[in-house]
Amino acid sequence: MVMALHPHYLQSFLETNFLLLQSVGVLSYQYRNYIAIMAAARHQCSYLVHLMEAHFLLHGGDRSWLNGLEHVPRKLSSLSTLNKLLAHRPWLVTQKHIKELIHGQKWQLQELVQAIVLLCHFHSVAIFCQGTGVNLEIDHDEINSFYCKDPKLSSSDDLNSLASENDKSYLKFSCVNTMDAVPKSNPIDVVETLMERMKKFDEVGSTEEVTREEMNRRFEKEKEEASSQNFLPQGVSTSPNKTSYCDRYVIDPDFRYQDFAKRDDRSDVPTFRAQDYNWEDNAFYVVSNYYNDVAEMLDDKFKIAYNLTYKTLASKDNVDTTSLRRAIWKYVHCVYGIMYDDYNYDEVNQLLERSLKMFIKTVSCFPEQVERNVYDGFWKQFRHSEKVHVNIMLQESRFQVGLLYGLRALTQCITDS
Ligand SMILES: CC(C)C[C@H](N)C(=O)O
Repeated sequence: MVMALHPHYLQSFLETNFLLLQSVGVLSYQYRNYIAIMAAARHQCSYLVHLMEAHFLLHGGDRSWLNGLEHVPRKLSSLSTLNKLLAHRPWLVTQKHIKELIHGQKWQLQELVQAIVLLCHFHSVAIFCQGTGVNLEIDHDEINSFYCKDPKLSSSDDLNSLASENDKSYLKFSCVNTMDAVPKSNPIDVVETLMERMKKFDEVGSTEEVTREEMNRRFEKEKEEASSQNFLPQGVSTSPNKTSYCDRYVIDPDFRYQDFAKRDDRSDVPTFRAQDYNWEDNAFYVVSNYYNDVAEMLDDKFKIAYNLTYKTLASKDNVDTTSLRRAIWKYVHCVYGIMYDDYNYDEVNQLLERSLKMFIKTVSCFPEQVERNVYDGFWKQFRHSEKVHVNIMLQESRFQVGLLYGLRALTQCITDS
């Protein structure tokens, strides 16, 4: 229902999800569902974990596996390290991890590509759920999300009537319904300022001559800022999580994201340069070779998410938001250390206000810690559908990050052997 605020994207998402879980592929349905559980558990997304547990049982999965990793075949639990790294510190994935799986537990390349895609897909879906506050309250049959639970919105009766309509209700649940009204504007018009900056940036940005060193410096500046101590909203911390039900599906539950710019392993891992390995020219072909139909599907979904626009900005119409949306997408790659040589990171600096950057950082790096205050803390003048739109971009951009690191390691493993 939450994603249905953007029906065009929802359709592509559902088709991909179906393909990954119930259609083409060499892994059994039980394996696929269990991999999904393992991935969602890394981000403590109990909504998704329980949903996928139900799927697992529906597909004839062995109930004892739901007691945790010790109860599943070694082959499956051997994915745990890859799961942990891809979820939190994907830059640490190397060909060594891939080789261990191939030689130790006899994973075939085709199976591994499918497993990597599934892990990254479910990490990113968990990010969306946590970022929009989709959660499960067992004794509640209402929809639960930040969007649907906004105390400022109209009575929950409206919501229930939408929820209980026929199967196609999501298509009518467009971003212009009454619950998606534009909040009253502020005395200081943040939206006007943003529009001016976008305009100015579009004019100056395209003609500005910048040296390679200066471009690198701007990337480093953004990366460093994102890792400064006070760059997380109040209440969000980098210390270990509380123990949770999900722990049974993961190893080393305290393992988390570590600021890329400050990480212990800094000297060993150079900046990931997108010109050397990117989705369009590299990862896409790995997926096409080993997991055929899925590559096109993922590519379409990335494009839909990247290009999605209604040409609106809060209460304004007919606005070209390309630069703003591009900055959001690139910022996620930036906090994960992926640099685009031809991108001017000053755009990020100019267009993403601090609270939005903090939201992006929290959702894409510490999704399990997103609380209502983090969601409410940015873009107060914008519609809920625009905040959900941001979450779709975070989900897809983060998905790409995982695929890039995971499939680059796999590619190195193939070329080296
Ligand atoms: C994320 C939002 C700023 C997107 C904007 N409402 C658009 O339609 O392009």
